[in-house]
Amino acid sequence: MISIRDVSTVFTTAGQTFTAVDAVSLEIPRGSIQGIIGFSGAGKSTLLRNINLLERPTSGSVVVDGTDLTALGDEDLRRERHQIGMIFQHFNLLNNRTALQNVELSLKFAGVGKKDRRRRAQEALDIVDLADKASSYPGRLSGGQKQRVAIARALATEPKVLLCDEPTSAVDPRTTASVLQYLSDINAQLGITTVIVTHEMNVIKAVADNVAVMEDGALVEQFDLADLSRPGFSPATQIGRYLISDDITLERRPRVQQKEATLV
Ligand SMILES: Nc1ncnc2c1ncn2[C@@H]1O[C@H](COP(=O)(O)OP(=O)(O)OP(=O)(O)O)[C@@H](O)[C@H]1O
Repeated sequence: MISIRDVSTVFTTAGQTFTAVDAVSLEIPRGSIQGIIGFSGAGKSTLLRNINLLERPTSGSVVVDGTDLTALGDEDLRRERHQIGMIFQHFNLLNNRTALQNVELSLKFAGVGKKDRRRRAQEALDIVDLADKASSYPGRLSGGQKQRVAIARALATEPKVLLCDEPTSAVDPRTTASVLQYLSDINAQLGITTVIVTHEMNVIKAVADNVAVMEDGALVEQFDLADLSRPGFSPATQIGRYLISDDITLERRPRVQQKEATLV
């Protein structure tokens, strides 16, 4: 469970203050996929980065499975962050390292010994069906393959939360479906609580259980995706209503109980 409690993030630039996230409270159930949508500049990415304190909120708290991250000192926060994987629109891979080395690096930062690093990195690449690309450099991989390496890198430390910032914005529609299928399967099989920020409505419709709509830094609407098929239900916001068109069809797998879920 992720509890975002009254979180605000205020940026100060050249003496001017700007509230990017405005008193947002949101409860994200353990093992669910939470979508966050909104127009450009609504504060989605900032809120996502607030969850792992990549962007420390100006006020409010973020509690992940009972641990208040905002109350931790640097050392404890570093340790907790290994429980929270993140993937980005532009993959953020190191181009001078192979796929395997990219994944190994996150394990190194998490303090995993050299021998286990290699094995766990290989297993993580296996989950995204890229074992055969272990020795390829990112320059030799397609966009979808790069994002799958990034997913493997995020998964290798066995996180309980996966944060996804526009995970499919830089890939074509067919690759989008494949990346989403991996995210959906991983969520179903490993029970990882997943938060996806996107401006692509079809992404939310394909994978999310719940959706939160942001406008001007504030959370203005929340509903379950299942509500969309309820007779008479219509989202209150314009962006919420955009969800009623466009589709990607995925094979959604039934969830395993989280306590039974293991990665490696
Ligand atoms: N480090 C920063 N310093 C100053 N302003 C910032 C900073 N980061 C974000 N902002 C501003 O905060 C607002 C929200 O940005 P954010 O990236 O969270 O929005 P978003 O909803 O993710 O937008 P997009 O969909 O375009 O990525 C924007 O107006 C942005 O310019």
